[in-house]
Amino acid sequence: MNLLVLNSGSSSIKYQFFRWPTETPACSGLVERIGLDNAVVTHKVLAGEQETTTVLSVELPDHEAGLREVARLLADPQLGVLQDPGEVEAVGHRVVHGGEEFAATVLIIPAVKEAIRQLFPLAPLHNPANYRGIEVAGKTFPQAKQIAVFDTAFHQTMPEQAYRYAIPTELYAEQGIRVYGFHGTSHKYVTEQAAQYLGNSDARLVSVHLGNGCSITAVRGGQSLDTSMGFGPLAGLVMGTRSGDIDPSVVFHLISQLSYTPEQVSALLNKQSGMLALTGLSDMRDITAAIEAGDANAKLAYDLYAYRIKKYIGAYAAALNGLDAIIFTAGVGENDALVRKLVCQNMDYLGVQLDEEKNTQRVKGIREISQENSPVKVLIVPTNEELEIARQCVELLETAE
Ligand SMILES: Nc1ncnc2c1ncn2[C@@H]1O[C@H](COP(=O)(O)OP(=O)(O)O)[C@@H](O)[C@H]1O
Ligand SMILES: CC(=O)OP(=O)(O)O
Ligand SMILES: [Mg+2]
Repeated sequence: MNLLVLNSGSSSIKYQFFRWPTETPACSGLVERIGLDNAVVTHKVLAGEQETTTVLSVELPDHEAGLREVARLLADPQLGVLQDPGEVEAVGHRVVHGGEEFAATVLIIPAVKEAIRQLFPLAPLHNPANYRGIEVAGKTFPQAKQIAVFDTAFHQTMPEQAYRYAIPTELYAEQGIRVYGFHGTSHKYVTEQAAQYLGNSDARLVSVHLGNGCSITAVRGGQSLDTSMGFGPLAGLVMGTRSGDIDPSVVFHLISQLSYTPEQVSALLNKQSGMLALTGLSDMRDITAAIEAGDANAKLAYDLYAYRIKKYIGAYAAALNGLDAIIFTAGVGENDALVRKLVCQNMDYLGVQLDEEKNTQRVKGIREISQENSPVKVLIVPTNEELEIARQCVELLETAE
């Protein structure tokens, strides 16, 4: 089966094209820095053992433009893998918010699209891009089945004490106001990889996903037990442009004393906060460069970012009654040695002993960056949301047959 997977994150689009059952994609790519001055597209094609990588710099003001560029590249006579768009049989979409309605992967029918649209206000940086992705794919590959894989699905195993808010019950029962949690596809994939690597399916794991959006999840026995994002993907850790945890009193103050509208508060906390607010930059590579240039704000921002992660690790170690491993993943988690060092330092009370040298080595695949005898292992596990989405799409199509 020819299967295309589209993963729209808040700052990027990742895509993989599979000739299933081969799990190594025939073509894959990454569109980064969408909406910043120049987007970068890294497009890879695998022919036999030979991989060709093309890097393009294109102006891409938004996700829709990015998705059109991906569709163009896939069918490009020189750089593409499709003779004809009709070859794509299924398109798997990452959809960030599935709300109360979706606890599992589903075939996209008009009612599913509408439900995804209804959730725009709760995931304003994601569901609109996911929806556009479904529209662009529908037009480009009209004969393909379209499937939605939700970030929220993996967290459906959380116990009620973790997913309920202490607010009147009818707001939960009638309005679905509860913790949903996000990045579920990534947390599922990396914790499965880690459990396999450790040879312990019951390991107490804390998965730290640091991309443009960031979240942290406590996992044991393949089940999500608690997670830092909540009703929408705004709570918890400090992110590229999102504040993470903030006292709701700040929201009342902004509205009642400073005349913000609710839309302005949403834009402030989702798009103008986080690392961007503290440094003027949202891409961690740019912020690292600013630290190297002696920028004190950039240093403070890194400290604040890492301190928040450290606090959550402490909380989840308590929730899990101890830790077997901490997993770093996604763009920042996999690549940024300074963040990992700041998070792991002064955690010997928990049994976390980072090996500073291993931490800075660049090696592909899963790697262990803790000291040999560290009671808690620290792992870098590259995430692969696209492969996990592909597997779930194939499972759905096979059971539907
Ligand atoms: N080599 C690197 N060093 C530090 N940060 C990196 C590196 N590569 C990517 N990143 C950071 O990863 C983030 C994007 O991660 P990603 O998981 O692709 O995000 P998303 O899916 O949320 O769009 C950006 O902040 C980027 O700066
Ligand atoms: C849910 C979320 O924040 O996703 P991303 O990190 O891909 O933006
Ligand atoms: Mg992402």
